[in-house]
Amino acid sequence: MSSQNPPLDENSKRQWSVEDFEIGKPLGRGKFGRVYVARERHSKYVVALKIIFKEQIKKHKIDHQLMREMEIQTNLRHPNILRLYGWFHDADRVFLILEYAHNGELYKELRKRGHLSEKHAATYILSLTKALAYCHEKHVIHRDIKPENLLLDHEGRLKIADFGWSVQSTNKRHTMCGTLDYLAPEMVENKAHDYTVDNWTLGILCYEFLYGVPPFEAESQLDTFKRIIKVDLSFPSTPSVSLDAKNLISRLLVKDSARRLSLQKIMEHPWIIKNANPMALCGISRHLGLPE
Ligand SMILES: CCc1cccc(CC)c1NC(=O)n1cc2c(c1)/C(=N\C(=O)c1ccc(N3CCN(C)CC3)cc1)N=N2
Repeated sequence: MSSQNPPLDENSKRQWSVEDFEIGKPLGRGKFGRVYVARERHSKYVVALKIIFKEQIKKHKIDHQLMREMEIQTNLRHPNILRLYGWFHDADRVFLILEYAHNGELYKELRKRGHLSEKHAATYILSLTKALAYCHEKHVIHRDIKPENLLLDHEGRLKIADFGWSVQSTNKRHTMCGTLDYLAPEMVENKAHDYTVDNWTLGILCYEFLYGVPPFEAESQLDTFKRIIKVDLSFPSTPSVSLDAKNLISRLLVKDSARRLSLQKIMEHPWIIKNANPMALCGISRHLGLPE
């Protein structure tokens, strides 16, 4: 698969159609449509084809939201953000040509392993932090980051895959539709929020990577809501987690959004410096024989 300048690059400005692709197995399905592995016939380039039914778009009135998200996604270019190469439509469907992440969903790896090592967790948090810093530079916030929206490419590199609109595939955790676990206090209290909500979410994800569950998980949404606004944070004694990791989490899960650690400070935090694999960003870790 030629990686340099993929033929799908929109510079070719060509009009794609479904005949250009051999469609393979479904990767997941949701309310609005499905995602399939697909291969562009001429270049043999493997992609993920997200197919959304127009009548579903009309029914759920998501056309503006979908267009805005596609506009954003097309212009984001970062090693840790899943590419949207282009899109096309036919009489009754809209097709999104997405980068294919060969190793699937990060949350399945998290469920399988129970929790991640500090090196894996720190590497993913660093990748997410750099992707978010890039998004904030482009004035894109609140990427609705949760494990269900994170994918892994063939080199185990993290890719943020969400469009901010939900194709809630049924094989995801049912608590996902509407879960509060990842939302900052100002979000759940419906107050004005700014890009520091993403800093809060990084704290949630860091905790979940290391302990296997989000910090404010509770039986009911109401209990989760109460724990979030109280910042009712506690660290279980097992698995054993370093003080540095707990320090970073405690400096992100702060109610006053102005006091949360900045993205730049996260990148310079001792736990990140000590544990993150810096090569994971450009995905040459495997070739250099660095620990995965
Ligand atoms: C499923 C549709 C959906 C609904 C809601 C949100 C999202 C974004 C994550 C998505 N996915 C989406 O847009 N996706 C865009 C994508 C995409 C999903 C994807 N890959 C996979 O889904 C995938 C899953 C399992 C996989 N395995 C290979 C190794 N095996 C051992 C295990 C399985 C390999 C690839 N690549 N681009």
